[in-house]
Amino acid sequence: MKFSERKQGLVTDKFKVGYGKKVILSNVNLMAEPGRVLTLIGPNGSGKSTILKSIVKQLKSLGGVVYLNGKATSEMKEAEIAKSLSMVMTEHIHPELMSCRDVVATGRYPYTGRLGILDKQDWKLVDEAITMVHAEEVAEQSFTRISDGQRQRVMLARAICQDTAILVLDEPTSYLDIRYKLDILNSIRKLARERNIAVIMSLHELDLVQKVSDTVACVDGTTVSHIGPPEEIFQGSLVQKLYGIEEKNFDSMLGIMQMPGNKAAPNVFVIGGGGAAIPTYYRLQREHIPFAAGILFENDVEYPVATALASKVITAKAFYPMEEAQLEEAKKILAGCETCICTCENFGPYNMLNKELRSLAEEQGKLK
Ligand SMILES: Nc1ncnc2c1ncn2[C@@H]1O[C@H](COP(=O)(O)OP(=O)(O)OP(=O)(O)O)[C@@H](O)[C@H]1O
Repeated sequence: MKFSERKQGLVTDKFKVGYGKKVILSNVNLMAEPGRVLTLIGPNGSGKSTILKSIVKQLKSLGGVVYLNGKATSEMKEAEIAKSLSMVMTEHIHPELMSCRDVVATGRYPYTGRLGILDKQDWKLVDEAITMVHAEEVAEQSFTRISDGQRQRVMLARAICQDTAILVLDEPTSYLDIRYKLDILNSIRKLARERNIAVIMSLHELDLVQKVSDTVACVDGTTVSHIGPPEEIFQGSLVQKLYGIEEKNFDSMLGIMQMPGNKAAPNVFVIGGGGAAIPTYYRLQREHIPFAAGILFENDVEYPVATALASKVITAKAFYPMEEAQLEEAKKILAGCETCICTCENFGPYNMLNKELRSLAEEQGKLK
């Protein structure tokens, strides 16, 4: 079957988007399938919102086709599109004198008559959606007098009760605190899983992208440069290249960002292991103190942090005993350091050389 002829979900085929006559991105080929979450990632200004706004026809298409359940949206009336596609945008709407519940209820308008009168079933869906995003406490409050995060949840409820097969969300978590970020992303997964909804959204939190997305599309300012499952996209240095950052400043596997450390000759030697030294690495990084770390197994949980922040890491091969040569290297570096911090309390048979290093630092009066 041809990519664009899939009957369910949303497909963009050689889609061209931009503002006025100016094309910003071209050859955008995306597919949002029922029950799956497609996430757009990319740096600020790369075109994620432009794509999403063009999909929902807030912006005029500059070429190509968007298929909605197999039918080109260019051939569909707005009301027909609204029954299949709902959108949550970051832009604030400011309806005067409306309660949050009333705002959510506008999501039912595609199904009501011209007067916009909701029946019992409509209100049931409105209240279910409010419950789903945990916005009960603000339901009766004025929409203009709630916080950004509350507003974001209310707008999601509005899209949910529109009860469409496809849900488009532009940065649905941008204003939310950590609890609600998790909560909303959980709800989004639930909508995909339980209601078989096709979700297409943009997200900045790369650690969460990996957890919530079935497919990730990289938007690079001219097109969608890569598309694939998170395990493929968050591999190697693809994400770092997309955002124009150094490889070591983002741990793709964990989705963790690292601020650059001071890479001058080390003043401090940190003996760590098992994650215990991570707070020390961060403190030294904040204080701009160059440090060495070791002897660390390359599969140690703190190894990626150490490699990002330390000016020198003495590394032992994973699943192999530490070697004398590594100890000798560590001793040389320790000789040039003023102090040594040891966060390791228990020395097992596989890090006896670190114990030796610690004793040496103690003898030299360097141990803090
Ligand atoms: N109304 C507009 N008219 C003309 N150009 C615009 C308009 N809005 C955005 N742009 C430009 O379009 C490009 C893509 O912007 P867009 O908002 O799609 O990026 P984004 O990936 O969503 O960014 P962010 O992560 O910052 O939200 C940018 O260069 C931006 O300056």
